[in-house]
Amino acid sequence: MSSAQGFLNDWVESRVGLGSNISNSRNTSVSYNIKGCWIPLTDNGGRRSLGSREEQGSVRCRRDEDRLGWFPPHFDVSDRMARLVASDPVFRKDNRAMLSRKELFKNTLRKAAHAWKRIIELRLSEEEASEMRFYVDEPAFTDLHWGMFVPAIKGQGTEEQQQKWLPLAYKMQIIGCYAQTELGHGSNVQGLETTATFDPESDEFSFIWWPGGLGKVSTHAVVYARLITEGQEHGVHGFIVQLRSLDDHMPLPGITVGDIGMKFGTGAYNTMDNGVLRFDNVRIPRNQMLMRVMRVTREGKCVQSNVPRQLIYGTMVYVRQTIVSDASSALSRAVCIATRYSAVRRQFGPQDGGVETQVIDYKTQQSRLFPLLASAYAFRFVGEWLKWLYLDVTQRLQANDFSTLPEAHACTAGLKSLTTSATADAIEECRKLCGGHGYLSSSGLPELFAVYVPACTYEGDNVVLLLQVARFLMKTVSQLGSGKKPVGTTAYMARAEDLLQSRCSVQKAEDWLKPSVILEAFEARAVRMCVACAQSLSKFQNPEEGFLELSADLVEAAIAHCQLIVVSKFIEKLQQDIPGKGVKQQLQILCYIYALNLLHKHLGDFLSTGCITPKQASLANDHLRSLYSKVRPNAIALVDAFNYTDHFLGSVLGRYDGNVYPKLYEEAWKDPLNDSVVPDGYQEYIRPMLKQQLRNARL
Ligand SMILES: CCCCCCCCCC/C=C\CCC/C=C/C(=O)SCCNC(=O)CCNC(=O)[C@H](O)C(C)(C)COP(=O)(O)OP(=O)(O)OC[C@H]1O[C@@H](n2cnc3c(N)ncnc32)[C@H](O)[C@@H]1OP(=O)(O)O
Ligand SMILES: Cc1cc2nc3c(=O)[nH]c(=O)nc-3n(C[C@H](O)[C@H](O)[C@H](O)COP(=O)(O)OP(=O)(O)OC[C@H]3O[C@@H](n4cnc5c(N)ncnc54)[C@H](O)[C@@H]3O)c2cc1C
Repeated sequence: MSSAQGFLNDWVESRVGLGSNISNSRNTSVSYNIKGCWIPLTDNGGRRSLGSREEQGSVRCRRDEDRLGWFPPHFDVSDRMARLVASDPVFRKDNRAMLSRKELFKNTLRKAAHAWKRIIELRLSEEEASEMRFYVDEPAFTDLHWGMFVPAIKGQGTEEQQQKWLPLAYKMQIIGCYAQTELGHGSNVQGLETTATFDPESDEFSFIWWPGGLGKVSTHAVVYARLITEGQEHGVHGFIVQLRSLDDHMPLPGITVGDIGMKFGTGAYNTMDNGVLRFDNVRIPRNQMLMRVMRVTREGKCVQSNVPRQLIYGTMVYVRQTIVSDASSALSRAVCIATRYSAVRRQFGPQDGGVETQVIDYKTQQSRLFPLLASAYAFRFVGEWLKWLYLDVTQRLQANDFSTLPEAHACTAGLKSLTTSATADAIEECRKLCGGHGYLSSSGLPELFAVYVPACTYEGDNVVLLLQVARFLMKTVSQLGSGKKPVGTTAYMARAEDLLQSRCSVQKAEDWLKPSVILEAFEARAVRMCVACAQSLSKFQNPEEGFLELSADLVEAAIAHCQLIVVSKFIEKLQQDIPGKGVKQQLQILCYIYALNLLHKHLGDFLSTGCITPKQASLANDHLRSLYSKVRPNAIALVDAFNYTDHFLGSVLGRYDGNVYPKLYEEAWKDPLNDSVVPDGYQEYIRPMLKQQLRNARL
C-alpha cells in the first residue's frame, strides 16, 4: 500500500466513529410504524453498529394487533418481496451507471426474465408480483405491459375482447405497450394524426414516438388513432395491433419500429426501450378496435354505447393514480437518504475541540428537510385516498353511474401534477442537503432524480393537467348559483359566501395547531383564488380566449385546490384511530409542518386574498420552528419506518448502519478508472503534454 493510501485509510478510520453516530437519533420513545410495519427503536447508548438490513435478515414485525390498521394491509408482502429482491444477485444494481446502453438494456431484459421466472416458480400473487417489480427498481417494458397495456384492454375492451386478449397478456405470451403519443402530438390527444380507416384505402404515415417497451420488446400495442368510417371521423380510439412476429420477433409487414435513443442521465430511464413506430397501410381485423365505448359493425356503422367517451382516457386516469403513490415512494426514498446522512455528517461546532455539530441540528437543514419528510407522509396518505376514489369510480362505472368521473379525472390529474412536481424538486433538494457527496453516483440521488423527473411530463404534462383541474373548478364555480351543490373535494365551495368573508382567528402561535383553523385558511385561499379567476374570466366575451389569457392564474388556483386536498386528507387520516405509542402525535406534527410550510411558501396567495394577516403569517412561521425541534429526536425513526432495504435505497449515504465514510472510500475504488493506477491515455495525451512543458521550461 502506498503511503498516500495509508493516510487515506487512517483518515477514513478516524471518521468511522462519527459515521456511526446515526444511532444517536434512534434513541426515542416512539415505535414507528408504516405500511403496517413496526420498526423497533433501539437505545444502544448512542452508538450502533448494525449490519445492513438484508444481512440481519429480519424485520421485526410486531403482533398483528399492533399494526396500524389504516395502512394498506400489504406490509408483509412488501417486506418479503423487498428481501427476496435484495438477496438475489441477478437484481444487483450498483453497477448501472457504468454500463453501456446495450449492456444496460440487456441486463434489464435479464432481470425481467428472471423476475418472471421467480414469479412463476414461487406462484406469486398479482400483488406480490407487482411488489417484486417495484423492488427490482428498474424501469422496464413490464411496467407498460402490466401498467398500461393490460389496463387499457380491461377498461376499454368488450367482455369478448377481454376474454381473448387478457389470458395471453397475463401469461406474457404477448407483450404489450401503450402507443398513444406521436412525434408531433402528446398532450393534444384529439390532435393525433394516426388514423385507423375502416375502408382500407389510406396512404398516410404518422410516427408514434415515446411508448415504453415499444422499441425492442413489445409484440403488441394498444395504438390510439382517429377512427374513420364511411368517410367520417369518430374521435380517438384504442386498437390492439400486433407489431412483431411471435416466432422470430421481426416486425410485421408495413411496420417500422425501433428505439428513440438515449435519454436524460446515465443508467436511469435508459433501461427502457421507448420506441418509434411507423405504420404503412397496416391492416388489422375490425374486432381489434377496443369497443366498450363505441362499436363498429361489420358494415362499418358506428354504434355508441352508453358509457361516456372519456373512458377512452381511462388508462391514463388509472396510471395517474398509481403515480401519486409512487411519488410518495420516490420522495420517502430521497428523504430517507438525506435524513440519515444529515445525522451522520458533522460540520463546524464548538471551538474547544469537542465534536462538531450534526448538520441535521442546523435550523436551516431542518427547515429544508423536515417539510420534505412531512410531504412524503402526506403524499402517501393522499395516494391511499386516491386509490380508494379510483376504486369507487370504477365500481360506479360498472353500475353505469358516471357521475363521479369528472371529479376522479380532476383529482388524479391535479394530484399527479402536484405530487410529481414536488417530488422532483425534493429529490434535487435532498441532493443539495447531502452537500458534495450528494452529487456522487453512489449517493443514489442523481440516478433517482434522472429516473424520476420525467414523471412531470409523462401521463400528461403537469401544467396541461393543472389546466384540466382549472376547467373543472371554473365549471364548479359557475354552477354555484344554479343550486347544484358541489360534492366531494369541491364540497367546501358550497360555503363560498362564508369563506369569501371569513377572517382567520389565529391570535397566538399555538392557535395554528387547530386543524379547523388550518383547513379554513386553505379553503378560503382556494375559493378566493377560484372566484377571482371566474370573475376575470367573465369579463371575456369568448371564454376560451379568456381561459388562454388567464391560464397562469388558473394554474395557481388549481394548485391551491390540490394542496387543500392533500392537507385535508392528512387531517382526515389523523381523525382515525392510530395505535402505537406516540405515533399519532408525530404524524400530527408532520401534518402541521406540511400545512404551515405550504402556507409559508405561498404566503403571497394567503396575504393577497386576505385569508390571513402578516402577523398571523409570522406566528405560523414561529410555530414551524418549534415543530422542527419536535421532529428532530424522531427524524431517523420516521425514515426508518419506510422500511427500505439498503439494496432498494442504493445509497452509500443512506445506509441503515450509518457507516458512510468507509463505504464511500470503498465505492470510489470500484470505479473502472481506478482499475489501473496510470490511466489509459497517459502515453498518448498526458505524457506528451508534460514533456512539452518540460521542453518549454528548459528553453
Ligand atoms: C399489476 C402491476 C401494475 C404495475 C403498475 C405499474 C404502474 C405503471 C406506471 C408506469 C409509470 C410510468 C411509466 C410512464 C409511462 C408513460 C406513459 C404515457 O405517457 S402515455 C401518454 C399519456 N398522455 C397524456 O397523458 C396526454 C395528456 N392529454 C390528455 O390527457 C388530454 O388530451 C387532455 C385531457 C389534456 C385534453 O383532452 P381533450 O382535448 O379531449 O379534452 P377536453 O379538454 O376537450 O375535455 C373533454 C372532456 O373530457 C374530460 N376529460 C379529459 N380527460 C379525461 C379523463 N382522463 N378522464 C375523464 N374525463 C376526462 C374533460 O374534463 C372534459 O370534460 P367536460 O365535462 O366536457 O368539461
Ligand atoms: C420517459 C417518458 C415515457 C413516456 N412513455 C410513453 C408511453 O409509454 N406511451 C405514450 O403514448 N407516451 C409516452 N410518453 C409521452 C408523454 O406522454 C408525453 O411526452 C406527454 O404527454 C407530454 O406531451 P408532449 O410531449 O406533447 O408535450 P407538449 O404538449 O409538447 O409540451 C411542451 C410544453 O408545452 C406546454 N403546453 C402544451 N399544451 C399546452 C396548453 N394547452 N396550455 C399551456 N401549455 C401547454 C407544456 O406545459 C410544456 O411546457 C412518454 C414520455 C416520457 C418523457
